[in-house]
Amino acid sequence: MEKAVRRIGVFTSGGDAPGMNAAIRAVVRTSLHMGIECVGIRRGYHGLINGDFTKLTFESVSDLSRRGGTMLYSARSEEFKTPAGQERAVATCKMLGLDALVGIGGDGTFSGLLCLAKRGLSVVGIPGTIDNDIACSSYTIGYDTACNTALESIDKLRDTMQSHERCSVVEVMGHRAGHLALTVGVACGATAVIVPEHPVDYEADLLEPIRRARLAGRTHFMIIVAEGVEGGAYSIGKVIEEATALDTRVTVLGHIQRGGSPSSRDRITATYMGYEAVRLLAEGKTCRVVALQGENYVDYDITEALQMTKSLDQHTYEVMRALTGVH
Ligand SMILES: Nc1ncnc2c1ncn2[C@@H]1O[C@H](COP(=O)(O)OP(=O)(O)OP(=O)(O)O)[C@@H](O)[C@H]1O
Ligand SMILES: O=P(O)(O)OC[C@H]1O[C@](O)(CO)[C@@H](O)[C@@H]1O
Ligand SMILES: [Mg+2]
Repeated sequence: MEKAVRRIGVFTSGGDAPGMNAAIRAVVRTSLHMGIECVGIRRGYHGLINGDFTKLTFESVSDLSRRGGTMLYSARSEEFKTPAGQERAVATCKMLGLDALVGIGGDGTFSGLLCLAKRGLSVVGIPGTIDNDIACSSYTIGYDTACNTALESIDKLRDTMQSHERCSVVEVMGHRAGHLALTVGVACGATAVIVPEHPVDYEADLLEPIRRARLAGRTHFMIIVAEGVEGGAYSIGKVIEEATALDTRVTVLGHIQRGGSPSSRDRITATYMGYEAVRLLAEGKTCRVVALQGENYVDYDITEALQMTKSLDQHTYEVMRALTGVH
């Protein structure tokens, strides 16, 4: 017989991402619709360890979908990685009478959920990270908004780079992955895009595209670098200045990419994923990650999901090479 879920705890963890609030709202409203109570755990695993919670009602999540950040706050907790920290987290769940947990975050958050599943809790993860680096899902909440935010800033940079005939080197986030950099690079019409997944050949991937653009009449250049590239944007900027004598400026976009009102894609994906997470728990499932595959919402076992690897989208990479003239 299925174990009935009566009270779910929901939390956000790791780097925040636009759309996390919409996911919280969906978890709360779906739970209530199914006759399940919902408790918000604040500050991720840190809050779970310390019993930092807030009761969530239908009204408390009103007007939330359009808001950036996360109403439950987010945190990274070293203590939770220890057995003692995990025991305290389980004790909090018992004290609050939580049958199940929904964790919204990235791969680290899912590793944490797996530890709790092994300690007997029912858990489901929702991929929320601007990095889009969750292997089992073609999309993670926050990615689209982060791409748009980066693009908006890059468009502004272009204006001043054009006026001063400069070379702009822009570093975008992504942790160790280049998904964000590649998409942004293609969308902004970059002169070159440098990602950690491919070892950089300075001549072929960076300097030749700049020279070719100059020969074609261009006087300003836009180079997109993923933060995971060794040395980051500053080392790339140095290479360009030394080899070309172009007046070069480096901009690290940083945390601005994590903020802002979520795009329609992020609100909708977050809402469906929140709904799916509660549906899975209500059906008695546990240790699952909600994922998007094409147009379909599916779910994976967390252990399996964490073992999967995600490479850069090869087609997008080929398109980028074609458009920047790299052979
Ligand atoms: N191997 C692990 N075992 C137990 N808990 C973990 C593990 N890895 C991470 N966590 C917990 O999950 C939290 C969030 O992980 P992390 O900082 O890697 O962010 P994330 O969820 O991957 O999100 P993002 O990468 O988008 O910032 C950590 O602070 C820690 O408390
Ligand atoms: O907010 P923090 O702790 O500086 O973390 C930054 C990291 O988090 C992310 O924004 C999301 O994982 C990464 O792109 C970046 O490397
Ligand atoms: Mg991560």
